[in-house]
Amino acid sequence: MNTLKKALNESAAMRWGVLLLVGFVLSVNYYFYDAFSTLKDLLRAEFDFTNKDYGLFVSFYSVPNTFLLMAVIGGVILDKLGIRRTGFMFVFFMAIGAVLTAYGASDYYGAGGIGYSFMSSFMPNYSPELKMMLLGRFFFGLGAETSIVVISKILVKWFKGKNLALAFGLKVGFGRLGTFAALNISPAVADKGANLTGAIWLAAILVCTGLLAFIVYMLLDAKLDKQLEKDSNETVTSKPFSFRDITGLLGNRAYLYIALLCVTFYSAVFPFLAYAPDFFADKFSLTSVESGKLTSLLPLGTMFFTPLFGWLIDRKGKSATAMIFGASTLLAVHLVFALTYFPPQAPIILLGIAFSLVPAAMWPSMVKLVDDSQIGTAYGLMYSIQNLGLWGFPIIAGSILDATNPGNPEVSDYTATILMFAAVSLLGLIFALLLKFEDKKKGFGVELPLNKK
Ligand SMILES: C[C@H](NC(=O)[C@@H](N)CCCCN)C(=O)O
Repeated sequence: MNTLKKALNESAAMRWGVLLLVGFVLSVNYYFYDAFSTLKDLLRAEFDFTNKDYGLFVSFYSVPNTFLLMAVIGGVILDKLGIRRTGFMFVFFMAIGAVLTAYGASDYYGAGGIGYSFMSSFMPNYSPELKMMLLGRFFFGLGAETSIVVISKILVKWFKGKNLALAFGLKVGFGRLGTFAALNISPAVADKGANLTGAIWLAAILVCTGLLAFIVYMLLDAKLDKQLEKDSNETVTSKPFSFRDITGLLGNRAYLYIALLCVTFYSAVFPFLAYAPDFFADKFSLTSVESGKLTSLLPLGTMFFTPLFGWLIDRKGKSATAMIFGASTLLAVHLVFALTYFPPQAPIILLGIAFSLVPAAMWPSMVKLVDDSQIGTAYGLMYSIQNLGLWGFPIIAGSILDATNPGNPEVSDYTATILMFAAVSLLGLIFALLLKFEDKKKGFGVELPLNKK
């Protein structure tokens, strides 16, 4: 390295500038993911979406990542091809998927535009609009998950040893900002259905601007590699991919426990959130606007709590303890929701703390468990495992809800459904405890401050 000239990642301004750029890419990703939850009723009115159609649309995000293992393949590709090529490819998939989804909902397509007659020619139980939107959601999910893996690797590249957990916390905060914006902007733009396609196109256009932001990042990444006087393969392993990379990760018990905590914890949060507005409305007799506002307190709180906890973990460590605390809080909150009529505001704030503690501690801890050259594969595998839960648990929750509320009444009893989420949280707590014991036994240093690695 040229010793007279500071490398770009040595400059704090550059590092935070990079975080802003990739944080924007993540915000638009989460915006598009969540933009449809407030449009559910309008999709039914405009395109005859049944609840099952809507559920299918939501879970199609996880199909490529779970059944085609795209997140893990994306992670492997990332470790082999590097950040720029892999990132561009997957953010591009994300943009294509978003545009295809919006196209499927457009008037032009509905009036027999390109692809309409083909989409009408098979599976007549599903509308051509739904099929085109599913195709879009598939590509969006395929690109979105791997692009989060790429962003994680970018943060490791720029921030390792320099406030990495704070950077990860802010990254998650950018994601939550996208969710919060989607919950508020999407219904306002849709204007009670008068401009439904406008709301979807806005979400798609935002994803396309995310692609532009990523291209700008690529220029900085190339410059950094040049300064480090290594070629573009700087962050790339030259070893050919072997399945042993995967089995090796799964054979590392600490990695396995963190991946199992990831799938159980997130399965008790994201799928719960898909039902939360309806649950609050039914249990506490709230209007849909009130229950929507109550639910959106969660991303709002986590936007601030996650970076704060990240900052603390950089300095004080205690990541495994933080994960245990977060998982126990999640369990307590679900038990309170299921078994009591305690006013929901306080538990939802506690849920915000749990939903900040675990992500703030879990994602950066990976640098303690695996080598940098395997970080993409490690995150990708974890995301594929996690997506199995994100795909399955909304369906399980809906089935329990149907079984315990025969006749589909207007007001549903959610007790059994929320107890199921409590049981999943309990599993998460067990894996968090196992992680701490394993770390103590093997001395990975998960409990040590990240800034001291
Ligand atoms: C960082 C973490 N993200 C994930 O776990 C993603 N695999 C799933 C995102 C699905 C909703 N956009 C998080 O958000 O805490």
